[in-house]
Amino acid sequence: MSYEREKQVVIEAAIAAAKLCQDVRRDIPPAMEKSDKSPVTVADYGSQAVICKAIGDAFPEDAIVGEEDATALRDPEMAAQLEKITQYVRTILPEATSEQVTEWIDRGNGQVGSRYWTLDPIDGTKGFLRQDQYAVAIALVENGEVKLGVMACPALAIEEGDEPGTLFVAVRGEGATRRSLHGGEAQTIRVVKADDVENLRFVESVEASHGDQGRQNAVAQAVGITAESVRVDSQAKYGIVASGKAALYMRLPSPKSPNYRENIWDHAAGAIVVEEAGGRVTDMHGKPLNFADGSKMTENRGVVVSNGVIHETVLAALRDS
Ligand SMILES: Nc1ncnc2c1ncn2[C@@H]1O[C@H](COP(=O)(O)O)[C@@H](O)[C@H]1OP(=O)(O)O
Ligand SMILES: [Mg+2]
Ligand SMILES: [Mg+2]
Ligand SMILES: [Mg+2]
Repeated sequence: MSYEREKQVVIEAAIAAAKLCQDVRRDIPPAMEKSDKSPVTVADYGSQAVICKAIGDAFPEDAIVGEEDATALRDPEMAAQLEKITQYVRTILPEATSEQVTEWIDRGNGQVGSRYWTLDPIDGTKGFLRQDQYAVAIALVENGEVKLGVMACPALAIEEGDEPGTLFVAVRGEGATRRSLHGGEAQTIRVVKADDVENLRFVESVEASHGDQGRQNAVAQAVGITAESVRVDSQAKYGIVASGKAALYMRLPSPKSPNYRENIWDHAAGAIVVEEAGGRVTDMHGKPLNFADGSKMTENRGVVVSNGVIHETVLAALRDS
């Protein structure tokens, strides 16, 4: 099965959502705060509305597990924010009403099941606000296996001199591609080869509190990566590994938040892009990421993403660290 229709629907939705996010960013958005103190913007909501509308219209039977929901937006105090979101959504869907926008956002309140979509409308909201990297990440999961991943990185250029804006697409068993968000041909991508010393670098989060940079750097050194890490926000890190521009992405539990568990929407799309480019994705103990049981990957700790060749060496270095 090649998921042709699914692919077309979400590629179109991801490109539209990426445009909305870039429009918002040009206007320098203020951040709102969620109940867990993390930031959210009108772009996170607008992106989720556009994508959930597209998926819900095309595949009404499918559940969508999205990061955001519209509860806060129904508070009368948020009317001005909701109006702003609706205005941005109207640049893509001219007839949209505020009522529809909240309804579309809430299509993302589905549950993990035998076939579901998972969506991060802006992955790396902190990067988005800093004018750095972020990603619009969509994945289709069947029976616990990611089958399709589409990831738009509006600020990412893979080759020096490229215009920023990269779209990654992967279908299970069919490889991974990247292309410019501004159009043009898709090209197949592959992870770093074992002898490609120049690209033997590693990527990690910009946000120190999202990982354990001390340990990440120690492990990288232990496996022979001498260059300093490249720090990048969001699942764009998966796209960089899949494109052969880094050999390793490590995300180890932060000593400050030992109880943090990773969310499925923060990894599903990126993981299939790397796997289909020939790489490997596990948690820090070598366990596969669990997309079968719920929105939090409660049984996994940390994430290790590599070109495959160095994966076991990295896991061994982690055990020793
Ligand atoms: N304490 C935390 N530890 C790990 N990841 C986090 C934490 N808080 C938020 N995140 C999520 O980390 C991801 C971005 O991380 P990074 O850029 O560090 O790789 C985002 O998915 C962000 O969610 P969000 O989608 O809300 O931005
Ligand atoms: Mg968030
Ligand atoms: Mg995220
Ligand atoms: Mg997000």
